[in-house]
Amino acid sequence: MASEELMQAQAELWCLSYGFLKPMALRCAVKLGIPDAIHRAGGATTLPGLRAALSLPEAKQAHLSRLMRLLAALRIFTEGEGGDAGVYRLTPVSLLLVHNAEANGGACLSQFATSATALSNLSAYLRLDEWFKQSGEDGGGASSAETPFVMAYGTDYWAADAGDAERTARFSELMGSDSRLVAEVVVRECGEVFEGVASLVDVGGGNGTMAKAIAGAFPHVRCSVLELPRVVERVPPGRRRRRGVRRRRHDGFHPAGRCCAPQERAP
Ligand SMILES: C[S@@+](CC[C@H](N)C(=O)[O-])C[C@H]1O[C@@H](n2cnc3c(N)ncnc32)[C@H](O)[C@@H]1O
Repeated sequence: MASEELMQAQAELWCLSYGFLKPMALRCAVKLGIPDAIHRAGGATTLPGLRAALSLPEAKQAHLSRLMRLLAALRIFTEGEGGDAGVYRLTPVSLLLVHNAEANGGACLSQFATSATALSNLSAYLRLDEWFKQSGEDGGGASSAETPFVMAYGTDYWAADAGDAERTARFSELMGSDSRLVAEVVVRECGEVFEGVASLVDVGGGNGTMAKAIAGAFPHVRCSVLELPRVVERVPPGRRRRRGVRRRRHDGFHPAGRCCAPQERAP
């Protein structure tokens, strides 16, 4: 390899190896409440302003500066735009992390970001190589090798929530927030998709946010949501049967769409 190519390859490898710092920085920003703090400050603030708003120790100022530089490089915030050196502003990405921001119609994806980057997810991915080597016949039989998550926790992603009502509720809520955001665009921009459609089933449709939005905007479409019983149970009864929306209890669903034996499998 020529020197230039060698150095380029080495730089790319470093970037890939430390790429995990990007979601970690995002998670840290959400956990510290940085998007909310900038929003409360009117959409723009300086490093000392941020440190004060977050009540961080002065000794952490230099570290906060590094974190903000990384987040600005990732376009989660901007810094110095319009000649305002040292001023951090929200971007469309970080606006999605603000609680109760009017611009997002109240949808906030901060819980989505922290859930996706949670240790429970990461520890399963860290075992991907082990999972590839597993034959599936040793240990607990074929199901033990179904996914790295099963290998790490002995149960699949959806069944892991089964005994934890709070986690189930949190997941439905965070997915619902994401769907609310998408539903607005679907309803506004994709009307022609629903022309001639008499009914639809949202498989794994969570708390029914998307189905409700579709049924509300296109009353000729009869919408059903197919979900796990524990998710359906958490939806207040009055909201289960809105006009045009039926919700079905369900014990299992084959990836191809056929009902299968009662067990919790990803749709
Ligand atoms: C990625 S989430 C999608 C959430 C949904 N689109 C929303 O707007 O909230 C996948 C959903 O599939 C559901 N699910 C998992 N296994 C299922 C099964 N066997 N039958 C029906 N739903 C299932 C989960 O409970 C979860 O809500």
